[in-house]
Amino acid sequence: MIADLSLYLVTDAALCGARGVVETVREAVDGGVRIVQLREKDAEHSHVVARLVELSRVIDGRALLVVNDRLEAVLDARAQGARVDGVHLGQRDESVLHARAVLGPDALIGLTASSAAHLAALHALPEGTVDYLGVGVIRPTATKPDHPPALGIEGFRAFARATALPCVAIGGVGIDDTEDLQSAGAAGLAVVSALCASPDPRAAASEFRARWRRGAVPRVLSIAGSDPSGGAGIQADLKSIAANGGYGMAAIAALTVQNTRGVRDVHVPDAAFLSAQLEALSDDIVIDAVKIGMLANVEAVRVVSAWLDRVRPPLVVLDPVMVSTSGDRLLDADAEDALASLLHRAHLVTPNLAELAVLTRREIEGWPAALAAAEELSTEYGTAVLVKGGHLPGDQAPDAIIDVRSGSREEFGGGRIATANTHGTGCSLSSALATRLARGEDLTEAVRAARSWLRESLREGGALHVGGGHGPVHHFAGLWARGGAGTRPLPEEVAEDWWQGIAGIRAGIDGLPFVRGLADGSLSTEDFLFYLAQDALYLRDYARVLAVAARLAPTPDEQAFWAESARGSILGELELHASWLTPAQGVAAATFVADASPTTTAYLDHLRSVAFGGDYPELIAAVLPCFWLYTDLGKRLHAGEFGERARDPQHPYATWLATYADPAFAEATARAIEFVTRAAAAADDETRARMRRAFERSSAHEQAFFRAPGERGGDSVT
Ligand SMILES: Nc1ncnc2c1ncn2[C@@H]1O[C@H](COP(=O)(O)OP(=O)(O)O)[C@@H](O)[C@H]1O
Ligand SMILES: Cc1ncc(COP(=O)(O)O)c(N)n1
Ligand SMILES: [Mg+2]
Repeated sequence: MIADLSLYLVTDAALCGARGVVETVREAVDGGVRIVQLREKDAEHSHVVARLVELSRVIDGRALLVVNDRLEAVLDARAQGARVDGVHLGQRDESVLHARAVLGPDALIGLTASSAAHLAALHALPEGTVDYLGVGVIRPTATKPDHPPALGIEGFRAFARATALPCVAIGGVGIDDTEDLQSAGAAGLAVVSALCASPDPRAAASEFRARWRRGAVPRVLSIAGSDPSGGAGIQADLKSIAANGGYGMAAIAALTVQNTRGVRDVHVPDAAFLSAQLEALSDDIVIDAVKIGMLANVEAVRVVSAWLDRVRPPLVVLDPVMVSTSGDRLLDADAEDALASLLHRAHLVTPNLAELAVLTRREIEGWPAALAAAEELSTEYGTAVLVKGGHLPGDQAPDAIIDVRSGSREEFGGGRIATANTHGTGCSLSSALATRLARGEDLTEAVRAARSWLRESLREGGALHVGGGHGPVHHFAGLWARGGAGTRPLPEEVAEDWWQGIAGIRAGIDGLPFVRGLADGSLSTEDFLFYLAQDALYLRDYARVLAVAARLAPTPDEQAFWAESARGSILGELELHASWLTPAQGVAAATFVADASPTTTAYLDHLRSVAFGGDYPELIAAVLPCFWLYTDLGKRLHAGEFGERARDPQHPYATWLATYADPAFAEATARAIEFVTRAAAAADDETRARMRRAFERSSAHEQAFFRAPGERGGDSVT
């Protein structure tokens, strides 16, 4: 078996202090350490054996365990039932040939190496004697006082180039060396004091692991069925993994005869053949995440279950595929219980409503019932559940994450996209999630990003013209739109640089008395009504500017979006204004009677000048801050960032605050950002610069607009 060496902990009892080695290892493995080396240079044999037994118990298969030098201890610990994967030997320790002879071909054997002479000696050994090299030291370090001269990053690079064996960098390695060592060819980082001496080994390990993941392309394996029409199953998985930034692999559990209209037949190869595929992969390739889809029958479930138990990939996403979108059975009825037994081995399960009903053995009527069932499933199996609302009746297609262990319960709202191209949505979503989680995104981030990608792919599926039934989604819609078949890099410019560029403005808005007063409810009615009256005047003309964007839009999709937003601004928003601007509020004020303040006028002048003098890309950049800043503020108010009071239903401005946090508005904002991003990607440098200026000016006007109620028509930005 190939070892995942990406984060390698070498223990040092003295550095672990009162917490002890065992507890330190437990926490470090929780945080993402993938291999542990017990290093007890001077301890008694019996002590080392006892430690290995304890460590094997706390690691519980989640990471590999080797011991420094003590070959006999491996044998004795194994005799006591411990899982010890092998030994790490120094140049002066027992010979690697002897270790291989004693431990057999499956053991993991590592060797410390630092010089050309060490490399030359390796060439004399039969292939398969040594599995990996610990190469160092990288920098001078106190944990190994007798170390050879430091190699530095360049010395490591030269060393790694000269051997085909995986090389772990060891000795004085810090987290900031991650990218340099990755590019120098390191298979992983070995750390001693950074974890053992840390007050919080879990957090320290998870930082190391996240940093490593960010710089590496995750290797994602789909174990699923084949869909020859390419929209679902492994074909969808491979596209989805690629579209989300991973390297895709596929072990085929079943073959379907299928097109967009339905499944005509299923052929399930011998389970031993599936097992052989899995073994071939784990013998050679480090697998960063596994996505499981159609397994077809009990035998396939058993093979996968046994393989997972042995290999213990760091991330398993289980899509409990039972019935296809076309209504055909993809799992034998007698395999449903077997599949449920796999749930224990999954980090995330992604059932649709029907699958959730089978797994929890209950009827599910409506979304609240689905959430309750997901809660039950999460409790029963100790796994996170993503419950999918794709099959709900009505115009909404929400999903929700429920994880009782962490207490997280998060809903992702979104309107149903009017399309017949829903074949393979579940397959695509689960693969995208496996990939994004393997890249180091947290669950919320991963779901948000995967959904936004899937929704874009759903919208564009029709353009592929594949089949007459439920067609596929367009997995590469975003990528192609942003640069033709991936020939240009995805520009993160808008979401990253532009947003970062207005950080000062955003912080300024957060500190304004109006925003603070709105959050804690202390804002005077007078100030609020002043704001509202100006906002109404603003929205009336903002809607006209959005209508110009609709007129200039290059695609029907964008045209419809801006027209819809224009309609929303003049209708939906004003409805709310009207409900506030009534005599019941103590102030008789009709919606449009106020005079526009200089601030309002200045903002509108800016928008109008872009609408009538600029072009489409510049215009949509100018209208974006009004979407984005409100959504962002709404999200943070709702999350309690400005105090708990903002979440109180008794808050005097509660109905107003609710509109800020409306998921439909957040969705519209995401699309607006996407359109601006697309336009920026396609634009030449001069246009892009104009877009950014327009965006920044609108953001400054937003700040002035929030400031104005406190200053009553005071200063403005021009
Ligand atoms: N018409 C649609 N519009 C928007 N999202 C959809 C639509 N159909 C499915 N989805 C989304 O696709 C994903 C797959 O969900 P679902 O269809 O419920 O599962 P499955 O494909 O496994 O049957 C979910 O994120 C769901 O919200
Ligand atoms: C081989 C195979 N696997 C899975 C699905 C489920 O498709 P969906 O993602 O639409 O639920 C399918 N239709 N075919
Ligand atoms: Mg579906």
